[in-house]
Amino acid sequence: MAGLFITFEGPDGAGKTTQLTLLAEALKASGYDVTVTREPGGTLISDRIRRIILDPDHQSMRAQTEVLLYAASRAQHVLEKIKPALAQGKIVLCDRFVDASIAYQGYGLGVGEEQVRMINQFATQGLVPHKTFLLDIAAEEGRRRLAERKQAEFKQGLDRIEQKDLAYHERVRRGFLRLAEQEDRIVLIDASQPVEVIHQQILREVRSLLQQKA
Ligand SMILES: Nc1ncnc2c1ncn2[C@@H]1O[C@H](COP(=O)(O)OP(=O)(O)O)[C@@H](O)[C@H]1O
Ligand SMILES: Cc1cn([C@H]2C[C@H](O)[C@@H](COP(=O)(O)OP(=O)(O)O)O2)c(=O)[nH]c1=O
Repeated sequence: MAGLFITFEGPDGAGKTTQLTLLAEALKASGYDVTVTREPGGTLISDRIRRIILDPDHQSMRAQTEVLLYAASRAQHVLEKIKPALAQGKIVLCDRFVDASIAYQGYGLGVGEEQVRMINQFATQGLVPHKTFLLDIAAEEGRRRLAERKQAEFKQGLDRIEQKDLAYHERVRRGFLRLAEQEDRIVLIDASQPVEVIHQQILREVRSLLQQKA
């Protein structure tokens, strides 16, 4: 398939949105056609599923339901937005993808990596990112940054996933680190570094990827 599919992963508050935005700006300034999107979300239907997943009133949601809702949101996103953009030769930058389900549901909730992989294989029709930037940060620091951001944006409260305890978020982080050990496409980044240092590291990787493709 033409196009380039790049995803950003990591615990909440690691700096994914910050880095994705900077990369999108840099690529657009160089003349590339860039599509920016995120999960859960990215299409009308996917965003509606997102609201159901993250609603703090839904404390009784079972792990199985959660896995399937993330996958359902993703299936719509892949078919309606990501694959068509890639087919048009665009660079698609996506905030979270299947790795997030493996880390959060597979490891965090304890559903298990294999089950989550299987369900997502169906949902994505086997679509795998060309490159994934894993922004690694201690769960506590991520949470601190998130609280800061929410305060700056005058947003109240944490969503249902953010409300989970620190032990859960540490399991998620360990899940991400295991994935980085297993898969060459994942670039592990120390997200405690300054924003600009991380941006330059990501830009170098993406430029070399674009050169390989050219
Ligand atoms: N490298 C960094 N160092 C310090 N603060 C950062 C860094 N990257 C992002 N932040 C800040 O942390 C908060 C969360 O960043 P954000 O990009 O929204 O994270 P995410 O999308 O991973 O949840 C924001 O207030 C952002 O300005
Ligand atoms: C895509 C995805 C997200 N999540 C979680 C991570 C986040 O806590 C939450 C919503 O993501 P989001 O609000 O986009 O997180 P952030 O503000 O850190 O960018 O959904 C999963 O548990 N599984 C998944 O497959």
